Amino acid sequence: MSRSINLAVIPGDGIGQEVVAQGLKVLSAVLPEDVKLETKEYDLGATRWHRTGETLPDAELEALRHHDAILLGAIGDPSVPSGVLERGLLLKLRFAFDHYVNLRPSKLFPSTATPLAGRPDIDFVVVREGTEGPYTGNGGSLRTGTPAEVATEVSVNTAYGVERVVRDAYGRANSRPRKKLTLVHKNNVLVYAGHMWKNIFDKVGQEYPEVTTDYLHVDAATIFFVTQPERFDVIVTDNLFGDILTDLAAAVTGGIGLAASGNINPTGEFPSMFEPVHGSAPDIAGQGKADPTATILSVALLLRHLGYETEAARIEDAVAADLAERDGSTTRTTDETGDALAVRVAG
Ligand SMILES: NC(=O)c1ccc[n+]([C@@H]2O[C@H](COP(=O)([O-])OP(=O)(O)OC[C@H]3O[C@@H](n4cnc5c(N)ncnc54)[C@H](O)[C@@H]3O)[C@@H](O)[C@H]2O)c1
Ligand SMILES: CC(C)[C@H](C(=O)O)[C@@H](O)C(=O)O
Ligand SMILES: [Mg+2]
Repeated sequence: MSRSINLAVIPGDGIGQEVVAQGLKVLSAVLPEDVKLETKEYDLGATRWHRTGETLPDAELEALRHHDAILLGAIGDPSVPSGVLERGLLLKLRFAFDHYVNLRPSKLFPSTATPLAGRPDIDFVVVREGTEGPYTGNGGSLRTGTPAEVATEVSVNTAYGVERVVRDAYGRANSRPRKKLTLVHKNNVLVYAGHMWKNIFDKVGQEYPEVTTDYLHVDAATIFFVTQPERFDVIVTDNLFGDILTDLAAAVTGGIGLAASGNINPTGEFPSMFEPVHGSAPDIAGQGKADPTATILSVALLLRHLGYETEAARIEDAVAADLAERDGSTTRTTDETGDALAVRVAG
């Protein structure tokens, strides 16, 4: 039976363009010959906005919906007012395609540099809620720009939205050897949302007697990410806490250039979207300095999501082997890292 992948590609802004090219290079190299890869690139991001004023028109949203998956580089540019592309393009996609599981694995590969002493064994996954919290845009400003301005940004948490992501996290914890799930929130202060999260977490936990659970306030969690990251297996948390924690997780596992993510629509009704955790990095864009590994590992998540487990594992093994041989004293270009990984996965 012939197989095919119909992939939407949104390179986006800054280093997004550079790293996506390497992700596609490795994807083409890893796929067996009987898998037909079709890609369609979407011109979305800062350049498009400057040209037409559009972020994500309905026609493109509709077209994107019919792909098997989406590979995205990064969105955001200093020439565009902050939030225009982030909300109008990236978050619009996550919301429209109901990406309620924002999956962000963190693994410290052997020999990768970490700022942590003692080289702890880090291998956890953050299940970040992807469609609610303070990200919904439920806010406003009164008397804008005056000394009497009032601004709100309301965190929206629905029992439906919390339960489905918590359930997903329990399922993931249950399928991992350590079977441990940590809820991170701030229910000592956010007593409405925090208590709802905790109540739902405890309720769903009764269906998973083999999963060990614990709870941490988000501020304490940042301590343990640095002092005891090995204590974590699966973490479930809200949209904003998950955003912040996963940049920290990247920093302790070799840097933001290695951190991959998947915006998953578990029901399969909409395409899931895979992207590095990092942004468009305007400070290094166009210099060939960006590490494409995060995007390449995101391609591995994409392949696993579509059922190509062998190919996903080949990419992860290639990254592990490549990291073991990377010489910290010489810096490779974005293209050279992509080439090296493409050769490894093909070989
Ligand atoms: N998913 C996304 O598209 C996404 C994610 C985060 C930020 N952003 C946007 O990106 C823009 C820049 O944001 P920021 O500076 O806060 O975060 P950033 O992740 O772009 O950059 C933070 C730091 O990490 C470095 N860095 C990032 N990716 C790297 C890579 N692959 N290799 C080497 N170094 C890398 C950058 O050079 C910078 O010093 C903003 O417009 C922001 O909104 C988009
Ligand atoms: C750019 C921004 C909207 C985005 C987020 O906050 O989710 C980014 O920081 C990320 O981590 O993917
Ligand atoms: Mg972020």
